[in-house]
Amino acid sequence: MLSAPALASSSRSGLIETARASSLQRILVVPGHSTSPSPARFSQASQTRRCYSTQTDSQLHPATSKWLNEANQDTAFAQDKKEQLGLRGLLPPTAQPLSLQIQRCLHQLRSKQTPLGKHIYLAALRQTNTRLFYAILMANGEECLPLVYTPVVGEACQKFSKIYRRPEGLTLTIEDKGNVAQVIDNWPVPAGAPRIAVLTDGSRILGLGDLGWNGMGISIGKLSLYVAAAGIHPRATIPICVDLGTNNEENLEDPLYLGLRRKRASSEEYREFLDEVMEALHLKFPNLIVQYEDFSTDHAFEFLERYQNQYPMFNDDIQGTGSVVLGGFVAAARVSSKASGRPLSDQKILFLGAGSAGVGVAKQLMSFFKVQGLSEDEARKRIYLVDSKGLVTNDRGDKLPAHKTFFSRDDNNGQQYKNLIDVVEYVKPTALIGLSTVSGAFDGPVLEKMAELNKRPIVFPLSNPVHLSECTHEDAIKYTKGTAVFASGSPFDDVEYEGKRYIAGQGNNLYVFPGIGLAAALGKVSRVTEEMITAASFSLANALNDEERAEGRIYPSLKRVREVSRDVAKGVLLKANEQGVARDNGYTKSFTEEDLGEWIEQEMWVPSYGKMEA
Ligand SMILES: NC(=O)C1=CN([C@@H]2O[C@H](COP(=O)(O)OP(=O)(O)OC[C@H]3O[C@@H](n4cnc5c(N)ncnc54)[C@H](O)[C@@H]3O)[C@@H](O)[C@H]2O)C=CC1
Ligand SMILES: CC(=O)C(=O)O
Ligand SMILES: [Mg+2]
Repeated sequence: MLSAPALASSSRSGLIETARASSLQRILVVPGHSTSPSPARFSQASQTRRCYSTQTDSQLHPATSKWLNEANQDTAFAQDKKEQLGLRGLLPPTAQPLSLQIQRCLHQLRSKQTPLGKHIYLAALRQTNTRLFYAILMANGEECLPLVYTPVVGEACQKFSKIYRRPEGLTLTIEDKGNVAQVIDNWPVPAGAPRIAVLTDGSRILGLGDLGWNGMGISIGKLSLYVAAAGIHPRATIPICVDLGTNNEENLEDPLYLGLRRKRASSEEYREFLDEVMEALHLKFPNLIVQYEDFSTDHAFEFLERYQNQYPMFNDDIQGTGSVVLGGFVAAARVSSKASGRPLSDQKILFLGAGSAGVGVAKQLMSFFKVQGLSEDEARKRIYLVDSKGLVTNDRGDKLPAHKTFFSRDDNNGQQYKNLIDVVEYVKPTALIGLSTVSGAFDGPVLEKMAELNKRPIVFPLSNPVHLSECTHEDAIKYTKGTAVFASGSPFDDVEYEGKRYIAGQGNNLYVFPGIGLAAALGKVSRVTEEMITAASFSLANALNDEERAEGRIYPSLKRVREVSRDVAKGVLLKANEQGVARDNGYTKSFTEEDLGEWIEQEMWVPSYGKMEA
């Protein structure tokens, strides 16, 4: 086990932490978010249902400085606190509030030359001063989210072993099989505290393929969003990477690679191992919500089916993406159908990509048609899948994997369509959704054809990171002459076209997974049901306000992501309660629906140093 000095960073705050670790541990009471007390009517509920447990320094783990990062204030320590902690002389004489620290950090951040350099800077900040990191992320989301999350987290994962500095997550390797519970015991919090885990096996990180243990970066990135966007307390999060080896030769040959140096375990061994992981996690942390992230499609569906009725878990790529796209599609279809004068139920959706994300979204979009009064079969027929072999049909001549068969076509009269442009001409879709990882697949002819077929074509190139997007925002606007209703997986800049400004929507599960997880944690749900995922979609669709609609947005501004997460959480929590899966549903008995939103907001952690900020 690493000793405190071994964990020390060369940064100033790291030195201070190490030098003063024992005195901080003795003296500091780790601040919770309770600095602004809840109104009386919420206080009892808040005491009993927080997403995290309030701890004191006596519970700080000696082997990691993690929780000290939460206590750190760097230059904001007041004089009396400095005296108390023996920090006088070690910190500058002038104490400054969080707001000025943010300014200083932004100055430093902006001086970094590359996006990866900025990512490393922000990660170091998270590791040394948690509250400052989240304060920056929340106050400057549009600038910082792409650095912490997609697209830059993609490059950070590819180079994760090279840029690694400090432990931030829990690694469970196949070599721990039989002893997983003991390894989980090393996680430095008492039982019951963590509420949300993001668990990856590193096998399909964004569209970048098998990155092995380097996938840990995505678990950390997603959980940073849980904190920033939904106010989950940092300590209530566990980033997890299950390391089964990797088939990525580049990693295996890289002397700096930090994961297991072996090929991936067999599916059978994997299944047994993951059964043990899920059981051990659940025993140790009975209320833990586990978000499965970036599993390759072959395992993604299998494990969702295996665990979703047994544990509170969901798969972000299948369900989170399905939910966010349905939410945005509702708004996009209104624009497109209004322009065409055709009913919403006439929408016809063509997917490029039939993996976990494509099929997950296709399944979720069935609800869009069912709400319009279509039967299950009629809804299914409105959806077409294209994979690397062309339009997915029953008589294509290859054996389809189970996840594709539901949408496989039987109305193609023996005709097979291989190229996207041919499929577009045959299907005449109103919407084109890309989850294929094929950069530029929505090329000029495809986009022009979509514009020819539709007054307002829906164009969603959703593959991540940005360089794998099926088209750019600029191309979508240019080739459709400004008519495309557009959303992409990773952020794109606004575009000026013929004197008009177009805003790119971000169709990314970041709008829903934080709210789904928050609701699941607050309700201590026994399961995350499909209906809860659908409730998240409709809450997201309803969260779009008139001003945003007038600006041409189909997703709310990222500036309002906390409000959106609150609304999503509210919808999900109400559904969980209605379905009887919320084990803690006292609030709905005593609160009105409006109160519930207010209460959720009260439960959301806000980074603050407390007294000094008041
Ligand atoms: N925007 C968002 O919130 C999300 C985006 N994604 C993105 O979706 C992408 C796909 O993820 P998965 O479904 O898990 O991957 P996957 O690898 O399982 O699926 C890719 C699909 O694209 C198809 N494909 C590959 N090359 C093709 C070609 N040349 N022409 C037509 N189809 C082709 C494959 O046959 C497969 O069906 C990734 O880039 C991922 O980052 C995933 C989850 C959320
Ligand atoms: C956004 C996301 O979850 C993905 O690209 O995999
Ligand atoms: Mg993902």
